[in-house]
Amino acid sequence: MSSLVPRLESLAVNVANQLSPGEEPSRAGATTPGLKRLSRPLEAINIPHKKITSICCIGAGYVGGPTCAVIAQKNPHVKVTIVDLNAGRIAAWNSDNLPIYEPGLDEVVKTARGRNLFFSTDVDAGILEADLIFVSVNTPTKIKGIGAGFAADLGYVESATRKIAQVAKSNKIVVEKSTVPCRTAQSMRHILEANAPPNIQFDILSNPEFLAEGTAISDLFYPDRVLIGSLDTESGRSAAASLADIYAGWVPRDQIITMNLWSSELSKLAANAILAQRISSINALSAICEATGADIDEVSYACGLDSRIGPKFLKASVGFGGSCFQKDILNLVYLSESLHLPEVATYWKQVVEMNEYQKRRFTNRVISCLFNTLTGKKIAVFGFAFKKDTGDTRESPAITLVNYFREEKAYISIYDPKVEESQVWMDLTEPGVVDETEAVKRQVSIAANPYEAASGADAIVICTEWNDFRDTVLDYEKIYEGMKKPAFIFDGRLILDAKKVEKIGFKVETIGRPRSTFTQSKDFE
Ligand SMILES: NC(=O)c1ccc[n+]([C@@H]2O[C@H](COP(=O)([O-])OP(=O)(O)OC[C@H]3O[C@@H](n4cnc5c(N)ncnc54)[C@H](O)[C@@H]3O)[C@@H](O)[C@H]2O)c1
Ligand SMILES: O=c1ccn([C@@H]2O[C@H](COP(=O)(O)OP(=O)(O)O[C@H]3O[C@H](CO)[C@@H](O)[C@H](O)[C@H]3O)[C@@H](O)[C@H]2O)c(=O)[nH]1
Repeated sequence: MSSLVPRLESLAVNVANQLSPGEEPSRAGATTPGLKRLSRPLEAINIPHKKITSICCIGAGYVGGPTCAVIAQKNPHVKVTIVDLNAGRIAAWNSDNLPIYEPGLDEVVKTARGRNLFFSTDVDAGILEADLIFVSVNTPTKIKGIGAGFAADLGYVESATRKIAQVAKSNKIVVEKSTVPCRTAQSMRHILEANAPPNIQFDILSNPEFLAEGTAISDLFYPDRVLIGSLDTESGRSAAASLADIYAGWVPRDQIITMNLWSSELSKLAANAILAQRISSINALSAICEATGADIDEVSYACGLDSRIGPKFLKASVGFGGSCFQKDILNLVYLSESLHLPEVATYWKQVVEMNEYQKRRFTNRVISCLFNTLTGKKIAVFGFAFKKDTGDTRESPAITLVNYFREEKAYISIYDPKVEESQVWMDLTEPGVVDETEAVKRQVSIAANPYEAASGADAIVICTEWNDFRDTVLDYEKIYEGMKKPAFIFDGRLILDAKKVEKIGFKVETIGRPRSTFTQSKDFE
């Protein structure tokens, strides 16, 4: 594995080449005050750089779409073209029914689309015209070959890079927006330099994206930081300054941080690993709470009041999901193993293993509370998205839970306010397995609303924390009337006032809290 990922020692060579304070910049152009380097955090640097007038974003997904729509909205004099090979997705971006659901996204797109924001399948034209190109394509976990199950599949990044090399006729700033392993920029450079005409200069930047789904627009409007990694060469710094100008359209300069490329690439994986680690830590503690009588919400609250810990990302759950956390940690595990750091790899791997354990543990609790069998029982699954305020189901814990329930021969009725029915069938079937959808449909149905999902059910399992499922919004008395008795609710997201719902008659089981007195009785042992 060691040959696949360059050794850390070689990073030092690239880090060593720092700009000296009085160094004369060589390219004429605008100047950018306030660019920060970590090594000299308070130093303002004036760097001549090109003013960007045309941007192309390759990849119109959850990141490329919202990010470049906001860039266009905030920089009305810059033409932004978002391109994708997926014609259906581009058509949706050009319609009133955008391909992704994000609060606030419609308004941003409506302001800029047709003015300076364009969505197109013409990748070549987008590349030709742009001064700066974001590569915002998917980087899923490899499913085959060396590193399968851990390493990132960089095939999409490579093909986008090759396309840039093939089409470009003028100098380009190429920006890694996708989350990539450390030193991917170097591979991109090799591909560009080997395939493009020698008179074209490419500057490669790392500009990882930190938006979270469901809050993408507010995360983009008010980012904690914008990170720009560049080579510490004159042209690298100049390219970073050009990109910084774009963000300075709305982000305060002191929140635009520049650093070396490899630190920037690694910071993205590191941030996700640390966030996921907090969730796995609190979920591990939730198991102790259930066994002791402690309450995980109270433990989180007490810990979060410590200003060194802080309150965010300490909400116990049925497990974290989403397209990023697991993928990026596995990527970090692979990187660590490749660098001959097995202890480091094991440490991060445990974060993912704890997440799997949490989903299995919650399922076991459902089975045990439902008298040790789910055979023929109806389970209403509230929420299929991996978190609230998104229709995205990638790595959603609900998928794992539904599959476990199916193995136990339960009937499952799913309701989610934003997930498309076709997406549910895709998530519950293996690609290419003939007739599998029919088999799934014999056990799983999609409900039009939560009342329909719970009608005749033995239990409700809350998998996503949609506000729609709160006891202040839903009529749980009406739901209770329609269910089999005893009627159970398994709150995997700590969103219900358990006492209030218990008064209706429900048997409530909450993650991170001990079992209810009902299921603690001897009959359940
Ligand atoms: N989803 C998030 O919240 C999030 C946040 C931060 C970072 N990221 C990272 O951003 C990257 C993109 O994630 P996403 O969720 O937007 O993925 P996505 O799958 O939603 O979108 C990627 C898009 O790229 C297109 N594409 C792939 N190869 C292409 C090519 N050669 N030419 C043109 N289009 C091409 C695909 O058709 C797809 O529409 C990933 O590396 C991810 O880890 C994601
Ligand atoms: O206290 C918490 C916080 C989150 N979650 C779960 O963790 C998962 C991920 O949530 P979140 O991080 O809010 O959403 P993502 O869209 O996956 O965003 C993460 O992944 C993105 C992709 O890399 C990064 O850009 C973001 O900074 C990072 O937060 C979801 O299933 C959440 O329900 C919990 O269980 N408990």
